[in-house]
Amino acid sequence: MIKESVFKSFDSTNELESVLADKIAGQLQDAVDSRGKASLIVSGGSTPLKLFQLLSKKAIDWSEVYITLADERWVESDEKDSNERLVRENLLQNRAANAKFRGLKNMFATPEQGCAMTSESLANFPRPFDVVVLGMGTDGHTCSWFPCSKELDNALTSKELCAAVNPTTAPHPRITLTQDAILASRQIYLHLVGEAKLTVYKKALLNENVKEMPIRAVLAQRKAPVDVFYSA
Ligand SMILES: O=C1O[C@H](COP(=O)(O)O)[C@@H](O)[C@H](O)[C@H]1O
Repeated sequence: MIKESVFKSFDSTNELESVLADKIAGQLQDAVDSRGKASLIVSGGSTPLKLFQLLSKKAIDWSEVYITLADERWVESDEKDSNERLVRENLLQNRAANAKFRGLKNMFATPEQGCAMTSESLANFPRPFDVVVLGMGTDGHTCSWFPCSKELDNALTSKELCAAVNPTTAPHPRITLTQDAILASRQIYLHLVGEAKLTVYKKALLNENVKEMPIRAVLAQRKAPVDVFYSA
């Protein structure tokens, strides 16, 4: 039986993004106030664009906030498919311009070769992570835990921070934070927009096979609190 996540449904994406941006900003500032620094892990793809823009304007102590990605496509950071590019253009702007950002992509040719260096570059991030914002694909993947990939098992069982993934149903080799890394977090948000995502989310609650629905690795666990923010 899956533990119920907190599920919040909003009438509009605007309302969702506004509430979520406020929550994240509040939790990051609380972390800075109580521990001197904060960590924020964000996802890429199309869903979080507006959320990033709102968040970038929040008046918090961004210079003490460490930001990285839950996953990255192994492409140059100025290419259109780069999650880093999305973060640089939309989140690391305005007041958030002086946050401490580390991307996951490095100069190695493949994520397999680059993984160790990426893990090292995240070594000074405050752990447990303070806030993690995840997305979900319509195949049930979150981070780059793709059900189609032969590396899924490693991403879900490895005790390392990062893992390489080569999806067969999505473009680009990937680097992803592992399940172990993601679940060592004070707060996880799952940001879902659109009825297709709601259908997949409901399917994931019923399908006990995490290999078919990797999002279950986040939903069916008791280590980290998960709040689902949904709008059609
Ligand atoms: O490829 C990815 O997909 C998921 C979902 O993306 P969306 O475009 O449907 O929002 C995303 O969470 C992940 O970070 C990204 O690399």
